[in-house]
Amino acid sequence: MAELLFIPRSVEWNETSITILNQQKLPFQTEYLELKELEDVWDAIATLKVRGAPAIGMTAAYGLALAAQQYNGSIAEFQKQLQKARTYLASARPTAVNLVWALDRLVKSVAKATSVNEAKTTLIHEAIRIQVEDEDTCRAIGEYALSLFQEGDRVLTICNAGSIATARYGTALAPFYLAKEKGVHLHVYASETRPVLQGARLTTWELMQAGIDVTLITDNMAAQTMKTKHINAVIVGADRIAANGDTANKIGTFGLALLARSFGIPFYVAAPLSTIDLSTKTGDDIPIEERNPEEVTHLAGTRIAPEGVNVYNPAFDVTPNELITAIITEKGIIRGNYKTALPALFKEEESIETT
Ligand SMILES: CSC[C@H]1O[C@H](OP(=O)(O)O)[C@H](O)[C@@H]1O
Repeated sequence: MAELLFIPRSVEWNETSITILNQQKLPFQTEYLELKELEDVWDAIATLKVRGAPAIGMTAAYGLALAAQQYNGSIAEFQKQLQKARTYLASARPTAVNLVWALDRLVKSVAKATSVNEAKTTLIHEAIRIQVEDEDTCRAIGEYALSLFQEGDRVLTICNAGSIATARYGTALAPFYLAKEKGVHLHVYASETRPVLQGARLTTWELMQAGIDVTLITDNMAAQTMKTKHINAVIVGADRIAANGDTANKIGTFGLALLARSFGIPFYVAAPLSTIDLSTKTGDDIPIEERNPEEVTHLAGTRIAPEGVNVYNPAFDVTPNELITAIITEKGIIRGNYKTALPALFKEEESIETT
């Protein structure tokens, strides 16, 4: 049995507050924040103190459940206050569908509640279920993803789709944790991921803590790395997968998919069903968050560009489905034909073919 791995968690429910690992302080400070108010939860999500599609969903769910403990009056008035809080939290970030998925799952869980006390308890239980399910989901994604790799493979990734972006294990990083558990040696190349540096700050930190081989590169080194380091595959996370398989993920992902295609390298998306949004028909319909220009004009608080320069700062881009070799979910590996295969995942059938 391999030694116990350090696999960090990002969110914890404490009955009267939520504890999050402040991802803006990593890797040099491990700071935990206690969130008690709805506004604190909104701010934590909007300012990426907690980030990563599943982690955002879990935190928002706990935030809604926590706020609802204060709501009183009739069940009708309770539902009205709940909807208002749901809409407020959903406004924190637009792209990761897990945010609204988790909030709507909680609202639906109490749609038929007959008493306020019953509703308050149900919301807490549903939020906990989301976190518990996500850990199992991520491990399953890791098992399927690991089946695509072999001893000695070199795999490139971008951003942080790791344990701290989910309940545990991560999505794109999950196979690396499982490989370590099973004694399989894989080497990860982590792209730094300007401007917020999730790769340089978070992915390297996570993997080094677990004793997993990782090499940091800057985003503009990806082509040279694929060419000279014999990269065997690219694996990335997702923030929203449209019904046709077009996938929104961290800015820079689309470029990696184009490079992978030109180098003949498989390009994998690892994501839970909660990131697949069948109501979004294609990637053109995915809202792309544009963030504060200072993320680009400043580095670690120091200005690196002239005052007043124009800035374009999309936090995500969309990889067209035809560039995606396979989408790895907790129900199995899907290779193409996404428009048909993705809806089939939501039927109560057995896991799909994984070869
Ligand atoms: C499993 S995390 C998915 C996704 O979320 C990250 O975005 P952000 O850091 O802005 O929250 C990144 O796109 C990850 O791939």
